[in-house]
Amino acid sequence: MLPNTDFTSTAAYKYLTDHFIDIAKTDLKSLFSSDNERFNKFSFQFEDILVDFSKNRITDETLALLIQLARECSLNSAIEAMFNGEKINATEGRQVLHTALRNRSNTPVIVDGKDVMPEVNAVLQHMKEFSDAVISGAWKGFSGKEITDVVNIGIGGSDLGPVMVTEALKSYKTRLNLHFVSNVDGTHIAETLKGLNPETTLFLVASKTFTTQETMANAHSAREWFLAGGAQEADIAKHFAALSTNSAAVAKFGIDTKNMFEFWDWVGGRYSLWSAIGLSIALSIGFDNFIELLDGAHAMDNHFRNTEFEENIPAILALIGIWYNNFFDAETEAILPYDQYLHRFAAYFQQGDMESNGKSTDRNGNIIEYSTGPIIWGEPGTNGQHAFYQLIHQGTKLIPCDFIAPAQSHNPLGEHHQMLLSNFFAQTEALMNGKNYDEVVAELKAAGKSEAEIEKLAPFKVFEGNRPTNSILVKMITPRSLGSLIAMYEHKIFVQGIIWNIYSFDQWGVELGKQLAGKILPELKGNEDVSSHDSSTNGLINQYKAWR
Ligand SMILES: O=P(O)(O)OC[C@H]1O[C@H](O)[C@H](O)[C@@H](O)[C@@H]1O
Repeated sequence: MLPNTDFTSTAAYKYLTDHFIDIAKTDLKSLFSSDNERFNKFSFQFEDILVDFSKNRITDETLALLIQLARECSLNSAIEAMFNGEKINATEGRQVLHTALRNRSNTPVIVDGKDVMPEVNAVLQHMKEFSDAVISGAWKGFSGKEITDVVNIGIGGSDLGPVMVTEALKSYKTRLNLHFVSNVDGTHIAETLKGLNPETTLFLVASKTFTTQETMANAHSAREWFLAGGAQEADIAKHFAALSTNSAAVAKFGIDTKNMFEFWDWVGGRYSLWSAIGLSIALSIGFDNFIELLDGAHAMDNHFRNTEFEENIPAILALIGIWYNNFFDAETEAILPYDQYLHRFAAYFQQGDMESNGKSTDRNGNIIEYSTGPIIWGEPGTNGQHAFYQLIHQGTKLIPCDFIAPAQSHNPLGEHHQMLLSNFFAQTEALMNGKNYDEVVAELKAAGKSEAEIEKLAPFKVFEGNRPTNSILVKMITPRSLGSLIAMYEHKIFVQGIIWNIYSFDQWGVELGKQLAGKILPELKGNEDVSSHDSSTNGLINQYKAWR
């Protein structure tokens, strides 16, 4: 059972409310000038990852109170409940055990009285054999040719993780070309298939439920394309594999169950890249590298489970997030990777975080009166700098940002990496220090501006500063460090869900739209006007019918 505490009624929350009044008046610059040890105190190194959270609007006291908050909310017992396979996804009656998928120490993980590790290892073995055979070319298509292209068909958690990881680890690429089709918009699959040859293409139909409309529609279209390209029904076995928990639906679709890679309902969709859903990753970077990814996540799992909160990286990041979300009323968080390979990292955690903690009902079924999950967004630096950083620097909203960068580039091209990193370092410094009026005036004077010009221009050039950031410097983005990084964010999300007293592992909020789309689809078939909806929806549907 998960603890069940209203965090706003804890003693720590009360202290934090008072403490906030002081901190709101304090600026980061002075926190640094009054404490030479601040960086050493407020940064941790985990393997090849340095997490610097010193540029946050916190003091020793803030951290101590936040940790007290975590203790009052029984975070410890919640962590154990997850790792031990209790049914903490209560609204779906399921365990939450993505950690078992990467439990490289192989200690038993008991689900309903049975150790799941033998099954987990068996699927990994199956993934190894399959990916080795496809990569080596031993696996042949129906005309005897090697596979050259792999198309993963899936959406949400069955797409975003594999896309993000295969992009992030592109420099580890095998000879296979990976493609991802998610959108039900026919354009996605049509454009993807344009350059492909059915003889050398392998499809992975990735769906936990194997009922998702988008994925099934794309899988059927892929099958039609394949059969239209000269293949026979019997050839499907060589070109289609399924990654799913639903073996009955896989068999019904016509995929050979030998080509089915199983996972289980205790794996949440947005936490499934570690499971059979990761087959596209194994094909893309090789099975050994996939295991490295799991190893990295497992190392972070151990850190999270066994480290006191004072030094527990995911817990501290989560608590700082709560500090901004619930005391500063920050509504969003930006994830800003200074690494082109991580260009889908923010998109991945949009699902990870927003689908997990975008909830307004607490674990007692009551409507919540405090703020829960933040809006997650972001783009790679330096592109973001030339687009939306204006608002982060000078807008009216407080946007805590995570800056992520590798110290070593996989593509050390001239001075590119130093230029990139100079921006990474400069931005957090600029956000913290800002530029005050006097500094602006001095600068304008030095540039030869007249008094009148200075007076006119100066207010617009002031940067308030005091804008908080985390800096995550990774020695190099490798399968292992990436695994740790992803697990770090996963656990951050978990901690926040515990403190907000919500269920982080269901996603009922995506159902209503699906239901309504299911009702509307048949209404789109005929030519007659519809009148069963509100006037706006009727009007839109009828105009669509007139125009199509
Ligand atoms: O893997 P599937 O069963 O096809 O589900 C794909 C996705 O669709 C659902 O609507 C959920 O919102 C996601 O959590 C899930 O990852």
